[in-house]
Amino acid sequence: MPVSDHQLYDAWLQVLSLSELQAGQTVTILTSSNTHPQTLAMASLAAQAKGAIVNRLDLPPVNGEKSLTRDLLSYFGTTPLTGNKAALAMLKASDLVLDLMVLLFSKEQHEILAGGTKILLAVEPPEVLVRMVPTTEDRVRVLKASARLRAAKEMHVTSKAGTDVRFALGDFPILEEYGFVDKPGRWDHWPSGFLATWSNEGTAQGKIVLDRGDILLPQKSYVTEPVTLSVENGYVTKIEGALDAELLSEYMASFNDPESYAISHIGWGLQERAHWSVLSLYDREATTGMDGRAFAGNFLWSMGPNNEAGGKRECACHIDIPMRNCSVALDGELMVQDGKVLPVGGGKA
Ligand SMILES: O=c1ccc(O)c[nH]1
Repeated sequence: MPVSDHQLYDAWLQVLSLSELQAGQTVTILTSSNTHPQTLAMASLAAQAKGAIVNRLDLPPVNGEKSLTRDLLSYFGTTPLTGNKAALAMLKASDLVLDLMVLLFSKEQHEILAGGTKILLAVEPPEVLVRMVPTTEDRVRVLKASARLRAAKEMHVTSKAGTDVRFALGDFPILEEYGFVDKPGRWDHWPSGFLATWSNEGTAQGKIVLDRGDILLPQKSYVTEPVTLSVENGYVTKIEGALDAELLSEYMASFNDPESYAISHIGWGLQERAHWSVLSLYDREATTGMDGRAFAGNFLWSMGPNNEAGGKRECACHIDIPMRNCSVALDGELMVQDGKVLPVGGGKA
């Protein structure tokens, strides 16, 4: 249900303070036809209250005629910034970009970050933003887990449903999502509260079995019968199961791109204020499914682009799959056991 302007304004003030926005700095609010009016209005008011110079850059949507879904986090490659020198110049000249449009997985995003500009993505509904307004505790929790992941050479994920998959680690950076941008050149997503990395190219091996209730994004569905995905040399080579498997397979095949099946980011959820069940309570198009990506104890893995991590793969198809009841071990040390987050350093596999 809705939140008041005052609640959302306060949440924006908190996020901008955590993002260390200084008076006199330049903020550009990036919008498109999907931007929520209350989010835009309160972001602008809060940034002005912080004494920033506030601009708005509104860009027309793209890819609508190519994508089979309206989900904002499903179809990548070109963005409204592609070839748009004037818009890129404005964003690169800004200290902070509030992305209410979605630039994720785009080379333009990297170009903007490279110059020290911060980018904060915020496209979930206002009540979800307020429910998961970021805190310094979120950052502490994510950074503590991130230090452990950074040191790891292998991630081994298992589940009673039959998942048994290994990923070699070390070639890619850690994706630390705690919901605010406290350093120059940082990107983050509000709401979040999870971490990930990318497996070394070509190393993912094994089997991932989606059990009843595991989530497919952008499908925004809970699988009802097991889906078995074979993983060989860094790619999903087979998708077996009933209707869920067929729907996922046909959607991915529509991109006609073998790179869509590459394993992308892998990690786990740490956000106690995110809930697995939320997706069942919203219309499919009402959210991008961040509760699913962030709920504490999930194993979140994905297929598709890895340019986010400096990789070469910019494919358009992006699938995120948060799973319940998995055990995630780093070099034999359990981080998550049967879907429950262990204190870092808390359990031997
Ligand atoms: O915040 C996000 C959202 C989607 C994704 O794939 C990664 N991080």
